Amino acid sequence: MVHPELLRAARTARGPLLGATALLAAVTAAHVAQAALLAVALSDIARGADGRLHALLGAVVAGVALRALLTWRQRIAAAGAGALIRLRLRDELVGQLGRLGAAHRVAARAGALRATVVDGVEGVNTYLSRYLPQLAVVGLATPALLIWVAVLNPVAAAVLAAAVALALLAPRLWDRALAGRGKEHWDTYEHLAADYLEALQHMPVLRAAGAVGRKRAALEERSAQMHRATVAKLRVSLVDTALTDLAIQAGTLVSVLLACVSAATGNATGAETYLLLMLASECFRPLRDLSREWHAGYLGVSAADGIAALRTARPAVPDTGTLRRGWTTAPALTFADVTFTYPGAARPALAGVTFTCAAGRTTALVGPSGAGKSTLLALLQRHHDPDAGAVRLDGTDIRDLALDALRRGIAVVAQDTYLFHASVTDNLRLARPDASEEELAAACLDAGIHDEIAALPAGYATVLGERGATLSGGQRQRLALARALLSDAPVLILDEATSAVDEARETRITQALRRLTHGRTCLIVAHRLAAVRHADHIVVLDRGRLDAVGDHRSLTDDGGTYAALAAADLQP
Ligand SMILES: Nc1ncnc2c1ncn2[C@@H]1O[C@H](COP(=O)(O)OP(=O)(O)OP(=O)(O)O)[C@@H](O)[C@H]1O
Repeated sequence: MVHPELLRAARTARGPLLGATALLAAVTAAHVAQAALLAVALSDIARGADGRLHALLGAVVAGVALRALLTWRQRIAAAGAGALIRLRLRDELVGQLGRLGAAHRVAARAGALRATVVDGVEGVNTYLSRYLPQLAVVGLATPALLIWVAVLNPVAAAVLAAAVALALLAPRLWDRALAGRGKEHWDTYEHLAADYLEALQHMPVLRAAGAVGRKRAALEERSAQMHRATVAKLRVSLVDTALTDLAIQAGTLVSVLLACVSAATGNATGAETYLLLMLASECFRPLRDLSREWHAGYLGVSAADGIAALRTARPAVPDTGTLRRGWTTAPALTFADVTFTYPGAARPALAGVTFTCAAGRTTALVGPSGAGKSTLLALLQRHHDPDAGAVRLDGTDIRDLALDALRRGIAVVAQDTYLFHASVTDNLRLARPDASEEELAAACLDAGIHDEIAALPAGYATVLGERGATLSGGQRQRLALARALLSDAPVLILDEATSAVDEARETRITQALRRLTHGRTCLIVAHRLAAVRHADHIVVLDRGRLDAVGDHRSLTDDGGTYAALAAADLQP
C-alpha cells in the first residue's frame, strides 16, 4: 500500500513522524471526547435534566480549546518532520548526483533531475508528514470506535465496519490504473520541466537561430500534454474519492436509521442513541481526512519511482579506492595502454594509448576533432574508467585512490566555465576556502583578470550574474584560471583554456601560465597550436590512437597529423 521508497524515506525521520502521529491521534481523541460529551449533554437537554449541563458544556468548550492547541502543535510537528525528510532526502540525492558524476548528467536532463530533487521531494514530504500519520490514525482510531459502537449496537457496528472496509478497500481496485496514470503524469511533468529549463537557459541560442516561435509552440504542446495527463489522472483519482464518499454516506445513513429504530423500539436510551449518532460520524472523520491528505500527497507517490531510480543509479565508476595521498611534489602522470569505448558506441574513443607526462612538467595534447582528447581528460578525472589499461599517478593506479582525494589533486580549467551566482570572492574561494584576499588578488593578477574585477561595481564583492555584472566568455575563463591557480592541486588540466581569450591576452596569459604551471604536472589541450608550440612535450592523438610524441619542430618535420594541424592553423 505504501511505496517502499516512501517507507524508506519515512524511516529517516522515524521519531518526528511518530511524534506527529501521536499528536494527530490526540486530536482525534479530542474529537471523540467532544462527541461523547455532546451526546450526553443533548440527552440531558432532551430529558430536561440540566443539573450537570453547565459542567458538560464547559467541558465541551475546554475540549474545543484543547483540540485547537493540539491541532496547532500537530501541524508544527508535521511541518518539522516534513522539513527533516526533505532535508535528508535532498541531501542524499544531491550527494548521489555528485557520485554519479558527469556521465550521468550527460544521460539525464537537468530539468528532469531538478523536478525530481525539488518537486518530487516536496511531494514525498507532504505524503509522509500528512498522509502517513493520518493512515496510522485510521488504523488505530477506527477499530477502537467500531468496538465502542459494537458495545452500543452490534448491528450498527457491523454496518459501519462494512462501510469503513468499502471506503478503504474499494479505491485500492483503482490503484493499478492510478499508478499508471500517476507515472504518466510524472514523466510528462519531468519532460515539461526539462524543456522549459533548457529553453530558458539557451534562449540566446534560440533567438540567434530565429527558433523562439517554434520552441514556444513545442512548449505549448508540452503544456497541453501535461494538461491531458493531469485530467486523465484526475478522472481515475476522482472515482477513488467518489467511492470513498459513497461508502461514508451510505454507512452514516444506515447507522442513523439503525439508531432511530433502536430509539423508537425502546432498545436504546436517549444518551445511547445520541452517542451512537455521534460515534457513527466520528468513525468516518479520519477516513475523510485520509482521502483529503491522499490527494495532497499523491505527487509524492508519483515521484517515488523517479527518486528510487536516481537514488539507486550506479555511478559510472565505483568509489572503492582507499588511498588518500597528499603529494608533496607533483606526480608523474602515465596513461598505460588505455582503451575506452563509450557505452553503445561502435568504435573505441581511445585504443591502446600510452604516454607519460613528466612530473612537474607541461605536456600538450593536440589532435583533430574527435581524436579523444576530452575522453582522455575524462578518464584522468575518473568520470569513466578505462576498459583496458590504466591511468597512473606516480605509479599508483588512480582507481586505488579515494575519488575525492583524486579530484582534489586535480585542478581543471575547462572549455566552458560555470560561475555560481555568488560574489567573485566566493567563486574564487571554491578552489581554496581559506585563501586570503591578497592571495585571491595575486591569482587574478597572474590570470590577467584583476583589473577588470577591480573595475566591477563592488570589486571582488560583486555578485556575478546580476545586472551589469555578467562577465564575458574570456573573463570567465580567466577567472576559472585564477581559481585553478589558487588551488594547490599538483596536477593541472587546461582544456582549451585560452580559447575565449583574445590574442593579445593569450600571449600574456600563456607567458603567465608558463611561469605558473612550474612545479605542477600540467596537461594542456589546445586547438590553436600557438598556445602549445613552445611545449617541449607534445602528444598527438588521432582517431583514438597515439599518433606521435615530440616537440613542435620534430613533429612539424615528421609531416604527420601534427604538421597537417599546424598547416591548418596558419590558414587565415
Ligand atoms: N558521451 C559520448 N558518448 C558516445 N561517444 C562519445 C561521447 N563523447 C565523445 N564520444 C566520441 O568519442 C570520440 C572522441 O571524442 P572526444 O570528445 O574525446 O574528442 P576530442 O578530441 O576531445 O574532440 P574535440 O576537439 O572536438 O573536442 C569521438 O568519436 C566522439 O564522437
